[in-house]
Amino acid sequence: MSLNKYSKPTLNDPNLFRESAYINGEWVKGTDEVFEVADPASGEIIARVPEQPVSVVEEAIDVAYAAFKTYKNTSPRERSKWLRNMYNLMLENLDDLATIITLENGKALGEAKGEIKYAASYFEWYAEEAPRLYGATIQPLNPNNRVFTVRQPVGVCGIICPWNFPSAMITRKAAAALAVGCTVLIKPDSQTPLSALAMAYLAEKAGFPKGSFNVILSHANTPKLGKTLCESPKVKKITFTGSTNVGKILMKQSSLTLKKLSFELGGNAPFIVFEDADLDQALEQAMACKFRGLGQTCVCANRLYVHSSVIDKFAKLLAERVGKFVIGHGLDPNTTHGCVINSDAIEKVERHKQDAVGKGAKVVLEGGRLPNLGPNFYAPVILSHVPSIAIVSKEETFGPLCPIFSFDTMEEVVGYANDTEFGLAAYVFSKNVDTLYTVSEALETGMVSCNTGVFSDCSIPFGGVKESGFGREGSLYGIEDYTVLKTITIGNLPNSI
Ligand SMILES: NC(=O)c1ccc[n+]([C@@H]2O[C@H](COP(=O)([O-])OP(=O)(O)OC[C@H]3O[C@@H](n4cnc5c(N)ncnc54)[C@H](O)[C@@H]3O)[C@@H](O)[C@H]2O)c1
Ligand SMILES: O=CCCC(=O)O
Repeated sequence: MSLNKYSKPTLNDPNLFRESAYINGEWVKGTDEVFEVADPASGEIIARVPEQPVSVVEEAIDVAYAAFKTYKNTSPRERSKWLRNMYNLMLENLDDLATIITLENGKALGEAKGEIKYAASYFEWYAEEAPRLYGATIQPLNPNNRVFTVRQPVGVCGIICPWNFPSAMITRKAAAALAVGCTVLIKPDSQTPLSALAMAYLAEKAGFPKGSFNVILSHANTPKLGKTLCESPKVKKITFTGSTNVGKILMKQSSLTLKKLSFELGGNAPFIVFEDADLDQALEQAMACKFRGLGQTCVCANRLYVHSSVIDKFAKLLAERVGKFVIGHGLDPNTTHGCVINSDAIEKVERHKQDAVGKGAKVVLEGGRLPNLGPNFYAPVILSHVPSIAIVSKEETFGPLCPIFSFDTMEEVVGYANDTEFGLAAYVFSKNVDTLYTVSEALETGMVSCNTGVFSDCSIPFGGVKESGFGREGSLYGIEDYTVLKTITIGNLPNSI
């Protein structure tokens, strides 16, 4: 039990605020065991939700497995209609859904509204893709055979998501899975389960059949629950967004049943500014990219590489602009940037900062803790001339630390950028198309963004290479990850006439 005040959020539709799991179209309270959800900005407890034991998760798997038998046979048009309803409902409830995100995650309300629009866009996109799942006809060597392929839903999908985008990380998986005829079991992060539950309420209104959309909850039981999902032969796919370490655990556990997997894992994005870049544009985009979610975004720039001829000017101007951020409670209309998720996030920022400064980095913007606002508030830090041996060149900070490194040549900077086990996103700024093209091709990442720091969009294939994971979400490719390709041969046909 927490001694903190327990205050529920005030919403236009109070039904969106749920403190139960959602299984087979029912709100499930479960046993007396609960865990608390706190507003990271104030520390106030905003919800108490059930800590579900393995037995309940096994029941939920059975439910999703049974539901799959009928859901897979619903028509693509029906599924498209439910997905479209979901898109409309999310936008109709934009303010409430964004308030829930801000309260459980701490991001500013403006950012939270942006996340809801982004999250909803996956339902719209896959409402349009659902009726457009194509196979191929193939001419085999045997002239009396005919061959064609069909894409079929893989089956029950376990969806495990992080706290940094409590809505969008769920929708870009669930929308594609539901579009193709899979049923889903969603396990949100225990710090941010309320957005998932609000979506379950809307999924019911949107018309999704019972058992097709389920949300299960756990905090302390998470490793056991994850193992149950990974090892169950009834779950055919695990789709996970989170840290590389947890991804490796899930992959090992899933090997017992040889599950289909797609993993969106950690990043270490380089943001490269060449000497011929439009500096003003690069500065604006660096701010948007580095400080999205206060640095807690997998595709945030983790390391800025700025050409030695412009690094000092760039660092000074960036510090002036970032110094104008208004940090506060996410629901305060003046706030531009909220708080971080917890004290571990701050400790990592400080560890990376001290390491870099100890190795010779120059402090351009001091930043630091903001105890008057609360223990999870932190003003951004900017460092320049960071040496390549600093930990931050290799490890993802996932917080408001902006380290700027210097470089001289294209070959040198591509070498630095690729010298990491991660490979999610990279950014390149230059006015020269040869530079953009050559560097984009040489970067070992799943996504490269040129002259813009914000590229996420439901229409693009989102995903990484190396230890940032595999599989693609969003776009026309995202749906394939939830299907299996079946080859059908019709043999012994009469000779052609
Ligand atoms: N590539 C992407 O698209 C993307 C997007 C968002 C976040 N991320 C990455 O996620 C990380 C930050 O998120 P995090 O710290 O919450 O990650 P995390 O791996 O700790 O947690 C992610 C999810 O996994 C669950 N989990 C933790 N241990 C588990 C276990 N043993 N079995 C089953 N589930 C388990 C958590 O409860 C949560 O729901 C960063 O590395 C970030 O880059 C990647
Ligand atoms: O944090 C990771 C996902 C962010 C995005 O989709 O742009």
